[in-house]
Parts: sequence; structure tokens; C-alpha cells
Amino acid sequence: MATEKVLAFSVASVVEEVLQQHGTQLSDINLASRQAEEACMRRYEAAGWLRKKIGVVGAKDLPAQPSEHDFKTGLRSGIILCNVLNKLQPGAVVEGACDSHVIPDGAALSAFQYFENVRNFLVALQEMGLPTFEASDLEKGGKCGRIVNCVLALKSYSEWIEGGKHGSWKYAGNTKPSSTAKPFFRKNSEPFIHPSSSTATHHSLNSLVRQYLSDKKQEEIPIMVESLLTKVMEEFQRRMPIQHQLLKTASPHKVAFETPKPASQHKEMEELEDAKLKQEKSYEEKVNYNNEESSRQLLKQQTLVEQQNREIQELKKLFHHTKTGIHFLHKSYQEDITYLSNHLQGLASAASGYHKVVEENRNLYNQLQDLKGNIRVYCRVRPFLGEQSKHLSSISNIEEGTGSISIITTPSRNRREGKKTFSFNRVFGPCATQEEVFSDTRSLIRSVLDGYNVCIFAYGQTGSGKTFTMSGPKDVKEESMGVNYRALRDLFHLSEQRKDTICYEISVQMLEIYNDQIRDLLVTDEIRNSSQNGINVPDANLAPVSSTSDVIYLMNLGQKNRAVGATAMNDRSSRSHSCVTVHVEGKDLTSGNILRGCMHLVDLAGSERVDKSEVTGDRLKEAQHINKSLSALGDVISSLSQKNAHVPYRNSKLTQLLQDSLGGQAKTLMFVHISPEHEALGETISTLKFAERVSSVELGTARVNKDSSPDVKELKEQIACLKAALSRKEGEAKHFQHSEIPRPRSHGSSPKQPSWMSGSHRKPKDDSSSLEGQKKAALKLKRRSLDPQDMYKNSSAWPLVSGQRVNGKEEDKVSVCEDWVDKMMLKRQDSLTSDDNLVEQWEAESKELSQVFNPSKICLEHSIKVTVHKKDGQVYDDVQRNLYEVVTTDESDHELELELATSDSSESDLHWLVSVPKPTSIPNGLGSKPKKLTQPTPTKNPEARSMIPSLIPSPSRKEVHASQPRKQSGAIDAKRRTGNAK
Ligand SMILES: Nc1ncnc2c1ncn2[C@@H]1O[C@H](COP(=O)(O)OP(=O)(O)OP(=O)(O)O)[C@@H](O)[C@H]1O
Repeated sequence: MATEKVLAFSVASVVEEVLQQHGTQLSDINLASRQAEEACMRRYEAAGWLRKKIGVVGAKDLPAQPSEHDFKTGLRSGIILCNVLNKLQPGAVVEGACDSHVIPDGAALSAFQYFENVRNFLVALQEMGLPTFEASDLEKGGKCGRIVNCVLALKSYSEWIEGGKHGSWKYAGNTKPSSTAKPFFRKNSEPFIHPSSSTATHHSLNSLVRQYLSDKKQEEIPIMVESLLTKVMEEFQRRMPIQHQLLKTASPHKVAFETPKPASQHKEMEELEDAKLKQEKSYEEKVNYNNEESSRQLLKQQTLVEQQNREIQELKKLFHHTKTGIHFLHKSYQEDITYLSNHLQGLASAASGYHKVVEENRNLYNQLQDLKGNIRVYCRVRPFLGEQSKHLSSISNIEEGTGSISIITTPSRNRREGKKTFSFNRVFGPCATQEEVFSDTRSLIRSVLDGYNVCIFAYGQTGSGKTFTMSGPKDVKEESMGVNYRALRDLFHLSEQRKDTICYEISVQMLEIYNDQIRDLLVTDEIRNSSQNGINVPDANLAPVSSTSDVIYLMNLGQKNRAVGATAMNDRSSRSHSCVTVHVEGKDLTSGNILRGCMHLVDLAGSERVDKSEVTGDRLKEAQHINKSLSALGDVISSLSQKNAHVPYRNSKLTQLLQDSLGGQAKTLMFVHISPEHEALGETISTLKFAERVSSVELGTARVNKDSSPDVKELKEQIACLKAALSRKEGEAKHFQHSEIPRPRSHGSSPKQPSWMSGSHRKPKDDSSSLEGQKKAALKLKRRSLDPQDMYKNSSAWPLVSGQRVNGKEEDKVSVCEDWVDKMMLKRQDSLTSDDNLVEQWEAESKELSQVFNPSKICLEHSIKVTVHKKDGQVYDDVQRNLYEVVTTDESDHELELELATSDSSESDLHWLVSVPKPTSIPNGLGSKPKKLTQPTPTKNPEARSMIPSLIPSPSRKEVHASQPRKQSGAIDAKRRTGNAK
């Protein structure tokens, strides 16, 4: 405890310091203190009065002196004082236990006096070497005040007791402030005088003590002092630990005021103290327990916190991992998204390019077909007309891209519909415009200008829209113009574009086949019937055109002339097949080459079921002709697709008209038309089947018609002269032959397919009795001169057809050219069979003929070889393209080959040259040993090449020079027939 004690002097020092800090006058403190005392007493008195007044038990026992409570009240006053000391501001409100006090001026002074006494007292205690207070008490101003008050109260009480209890005890009040006592502090400006430096304080204490002891007996003084000090000591010793504990644990208000108690209360105090001690102990235990508990709790919490920390760390790690993972995912997602977007972009562009690709595919397919030589087939579906829109449609699906169309064959609402799908190069739905329909045809138009032959024809049931496609509607406008007009417009456009390099001349013809008769639509004169030759159109007008307006004018004219009638199926039904032929001749301005192309635009008459179309009389006859010609077309297509050796072109004018386009090296396009009504299903299906067959037909690669050198042209002109001459001769020959040469029936083949149609297969020569007549005719012909001028003169008189075959029956009409060839062959036949002298005649004739030509102009590029040979008593002939030469076999097998060179451009020219012998190559008389016969080379499908001259007049025929030659095939055909005739 000793270490915990400090000198009482320290109390004064602390108080002084506080006062110094605040510069407060001690009078203020004094006043405050006094007021506090008074309040205390008033309270005490009031309490006593109250007790007396109300007669509370024990009220009359109210002690005359203050109880412990009073001391406590005093202590509180001390606290107030302490507060005052702390604040010491005049006018400041001091909260106290009893009341609020306003510190007045001068209060500090009285407080100082108290302090002075206390200080003196404490100094005395110090001087006596007594321990006083705990250091902790002294550190706190409040404690200091309390202790001071305690000491003061103790002192005053002791004084009061010792003074004989005169008057009422006043808290610290018995000792009046000494008038001599100097204030411890001077007012603000006065320097501080430390009490320790002043001996006055010591003296005053001494004097106080001496004053107190002065009236005592000498021998009593030590005892009294000792007793006093002992009491003080005891009291202090007893209270100090309690005070210490209280101060330690209890709140300030619990601090008990430890003052010496009266003897009567001592026991009570002790009990109280015991109870307090117990309480403190239990409190301490509790506190200990609480401490332990709290430490345990703390430990627990620490563990928990540690665990949570660990978990937080793990969570952090996890979070970090997750973050990294998410970052990675984000990155990979972004990569994926980028990849997908790229992919999507690719797909989008692929999707956008899909149609382009489909288009390209189709173009490639078309090109492939061009290479293969297939006929292109485009299908067009007519929309419902007017009221028809309520009808049931037979069209199930159209895929324009792939070119397929599905037809409902068995319509049913409940059961599954039967369907049939057809595929073509392209299918146009009912909504397709004229421009769209024409768009794919453009490449063909270009081909015409490049020197190809092109044929575009429209096929379909009556009323299905053929005329609409080819010409346009009745009231035609710019946008509804049909293929014919658009094709010519494009021709002009392209030719204009090329005018710097190629100079084109374009001319147009319009024909129609009506009731199997050919009519020129560009003239208004009557349909001519040639009873002699069965040729209906002797000469067709060829109108040069230079602009689209020319074309429109011509087409209108032609349309007016067309045979049109109303049927139940179509109020403006075309009763004829119409054909617009455009001839294009282009001269290359640099090379001088000539390109010749021609384009047939054919609008076929529609097939119809006469029962449906309800036609009678003339209309019925027309319908029968139409159906017959269309069925002939079907036969031709059928045999072409089956690659038959024989193709029955001659069965109708129509097939003859289209022969070059179907079987030649032209580029051919067919628009097949169908009506959407279900009532027309039968016709629709048969039309589509027919179209499918057509699309399978291979024509062979189209060939360009090009004259590469002027010499060739000249040669061709010569050939044309020859033709003319022969034509003239023919008339005479016929006359000579009594108009007709009997045509033999074919041998070794069916009646429908005569032997001459069977290509290069060897057939026995017919050595019928008519040979004699033919021989005579040939001789007659030989004697006639072939005057080129005559030929030119007569060039315009060429018939359109050199032979005719109707209903599978070959008529006994042979063209002049055929006859001429026949006669040549006949002559050779004679030489082989009976009279070798005829060989000489042949030679002579050949020489004669050769004079017609300028041999120097004959180019040995290509040639046609005509082979006649005899085997086992039979005579054979064959046609073969080869170099010019004549070969013979041994005795039993003779063969004569005649070849003439010509240019590469037109086969038709070759045919006209076929029978012209080259002088040097003719066997030189009987004596000359014939060369060994070569095996006749079969011609490649001769029927596939044009065996029938085109019905369409050559444009050159209108010209002064018959420069446009006949078709080669006609000549070959004629020659073959001659062979057969023999
Ligand atoms: N694509 C189309 N759009 C609108 N109307 C059309 C179409 N095709 C045809 N028509 C109309 O249908 C009717 C018959 O057409 P169109 O005369 O061309 O048929 P057609 O096959 O030539 O008949 P026919 O063989 O009897 O001459 C006409 O009134 C025509 O205007």
C-alpha cells in the first residue's frame, strides 16, 4: 500500500494546477462550496422537518447531528466543488448530487480556504510521516475533491465534538476562515506562490494544532494527538482498501464516503462493509467468471474468427479461381462468338449467294446441255384467268430454282394426294413476268449474232399461254411484249454494241402452217396451192429490219394475217403454227469473215380435244390438222430421244419446219405451257411428259455458220449456180421422163421406214425396170449444157421443198437436184451392171461439169464421198465425207467414190457439190484399172442431219445471187433415194 500512497501535498499541487489552468478565483470555489453546504443542511433540515411532520417512524429519533448520509451529501458537495474546480468558470452551471449550482464570484476563494486548511492538515499528516491517499485518487481531480471534503468533514466534525457540541455542527464550518490567511493564489496577474515555499502555511497549521492543544493539559496532549492520529490512522487504514476496491470496480457514484463513524454505527458500518466485501467478492468472482467466460468466448470467437479467416481465404482462393475461370470462359466465349459470328457471316453471305449459286448452277447446267446439245425446256404455268381463280389447281408445287414442278394427279381432301414431279431447265410460275421469262433466253440471242442457228418454240395445250409468251397479250404494251419482240430488240442492241467490229444485216420472215399448208404472213396475198409439187409457199418475203419499230410493224402485220378463231377453250385461239424467222448476217470488218445465224421463233398451235373445244366444220378440220402435226412432232421427238436411225420428219410440215432445230446443230429452246386448272390435268400431264422427252433429246453440239474466206463464198455462189442449172435441167428431165420417175418401194425394211432412210447401212440396190428410163434421163441430162447464167436466172424459181412424204408414204416427186444425182448414179449403175461404156460417158459428163467450176478455187479441205459398189450382183451406195478420190475394188466389188473439196462452213454447200466429179479423179476409161474399193464408211446418222431441206426459205433467195445454199441433207437424201430408186 505504501507504494500506492503519495503525500497529501500532491493533492494541493493537483488542485493548484487545476486552478492555475483555469485561472479561477478561489473565492468562487469557496462560495460554491458554502452554498453546497447550505443546500446540504437545508436538505437535512427539510428531511428532519418532514419526518417530524408526517410522523414517520423514527422521526423523532432524528439525530441532532448529520449522519453518514450527511457526510455523503457533503461528499457530494465536494464533488460539486471538484467540478467547480474543474470548470471554475463564473456563471458556469455545475451539476451536483443535490442541486444545480451557479458558481458565483468569490466562491473560489472560500474553496481555497478549505483547501488551505486541507493542505495544512495534509502537510501535517505528511510531516508525521503518515501515508495518505492512493496515487490513482490523486490523479483524478474528482477524487481529490472528494477526499478533501472527507478530510474537511472529519476535521470539522471532530472539532465540533471536541468543542463540546456547541451549536449545530456545520460541515467544515466551525473553523472560520482566518482573516490573516493569505490567498493561495493571487488574482490572475499575481504570481503563483507555492505553498511549500511559504512557511506561513506551516505556521498556520502549527498554530492551529497549537491552538487546539493550547487549552489542554500538557500531559494530555500526546495522548490526544496520539489518539487522534491513531483514529485517523485506523480509519484511513480501514477505508483505504475498501476505497481502493470501490474505486477500482464500482462506478463513481458507488464510492462510499469513508469517514470515521460514530461508535454506535460502527458495527453497522462493519456489517455494511462486510456485505460490501462479500458483494465485492462475489462481484469479483463474477467478474473473474465473466472474465474466464469472456476469455473462453474470446478464444472461441478467436477460433471462429480464425476459422472464418481460413474460410475467407479459401473463399478468396475459390473466388480467384472462379474469376480466372470466368475470365477464361469469357475469353473462350468471345472467341466462340467471334468464330460463330464469322461463321454466321459466312453462312449469311452463302445464303445471300445461294440464289446466285443456283443461278450459276443453272447456267452451267445449260452450258453443259449446250455442249451435249440437249434441247432446253422451260416450263411456264399460266395463271388462272378471271373467274377461273375459283377452280381447283392441279399444280402442287413449283421450285423455280431447281426447275421442278409437281402436279396433283389425284386430288383429295382426306386422302393423300397423288403427285407427279417433272424437272426441266427452268419452271416459271404463274406470277413470272415476261421479262423474267425472257431473261434466260438472252444467251441464245447472242448466239444468233455469233453465227449459230437458234430455235425457240412454244408448245402446249390450247389456251395455255403460248401466244402470250411468244408475242404478248392482245393489247400489247412495252412491258408485256413477248419473246419475239424482246429477242429482236436484243439483237438490235447487241449488233449496235458490236458495230465497230462487225456489221450486221438483220431481216425477218413470218410464216405459218395452216392446215398443213405454209403461208407467208408478211404478204397479204392468197395461200397458194401447188398441185404439182405440193409446195404451199413458193417464196417468202424477207423484210430487212433495222429497228424495233420495224419489227413491231411487221409483227402486227403478221399477226393480222394469222389464222385465228374462237374456240370454247380460247376466244382467240391460234389455228396455225406461226414461225418468225430472223436472219442475221454479220461481216467481220477486220477479217472479212461472214457469220450467218438464223433464229426461228415458233408459236405452235395448241393441241386440243375436239370434244372439249366443241369445234365443227372448218374449225374441226383445223383442229385435226393441228393435232396431226403435233402428234408428228411427238413421233419425231420420240425417235430422236430413242436415237432411232430413222426420224419421221416428213410426216408433217411442222416437223419439216423444225427439222433443223430438232435434229440439226441448232440451239433449241422449248417453252412448254400448262394451264393450272384441274380440268386440264390430262392435257397437262401429257404435255409435261412430252416436254420431258424433248429435254432428253440430244442434238449434238451446235455449229457456227462462218465463211472464213471470200473464196469459199465464191465457191458457194458457184454451187448455187449449179443448183440453178440443175433445177432448170430438172424441168426438162421430167418432161423427158414423162413427168414421173417411178419410185420403188423399199426393200429389206418396213414400209414405214424406207431403205434410203436407214443411213449408211448397205441396202441392195433396186435394179428395177425403171432403170432404163433413168438411164435415158441421165443421158439426156448429160447432153444438156449447164449454163451458169441460166442457173442464176432461174435461181429464184427454187421450190421450197425438194421432196415430200405424207402420212409415211413417199410420194413420187423428186426434186431436180435429187434427180440429177440420181441420174449420175444411174449412169454409174449402168456402167457397173451392163455397159462399161457408160463409164466413159460418166467421165465425159464429169469433164463437162467440171468446166462449170473453176478448179483452182476448190479447196481440198472437206469433201463428200459418194460410193457406189456392187456385190454379189447387188449394187450398193453410200455417202461419206472424205478427201477427193475415186477408188475401185477388184472385179467383184466395184466402187466409185466422188469427192469434191469445199469449205468448212456449210454442209449444205457440200451436198450440192457431192455429185460433181473432179476431172482428174474420174477413172480414165475402161482400160484404167480401178482402184481397190474401200469399205464404205457409214455416215453418222444421216437422218439426224437435215435430210429434208428446210421449209423456211433462205433469205438469200430473195437476192439476185442465190448465195444461200440449200441444206446439205436434202441433197444427200435425194441422192440416197435415187440410189434406192435404182
Ligand atoms: N402468263 C399469262 N399471264 C396472263 N395472262 C395469260 C398468260 N398466259 C396466257 N394468258 C392469257 O390466256 C389466254 C390464252 O392465252 P394464249 O392465247 O396465249 O394461249 P395459246 O396457248 O396461245 O392458245 P391457242 O393454242 O389456242 O392459241 C389469253 O387471254 C392470254 O392473255
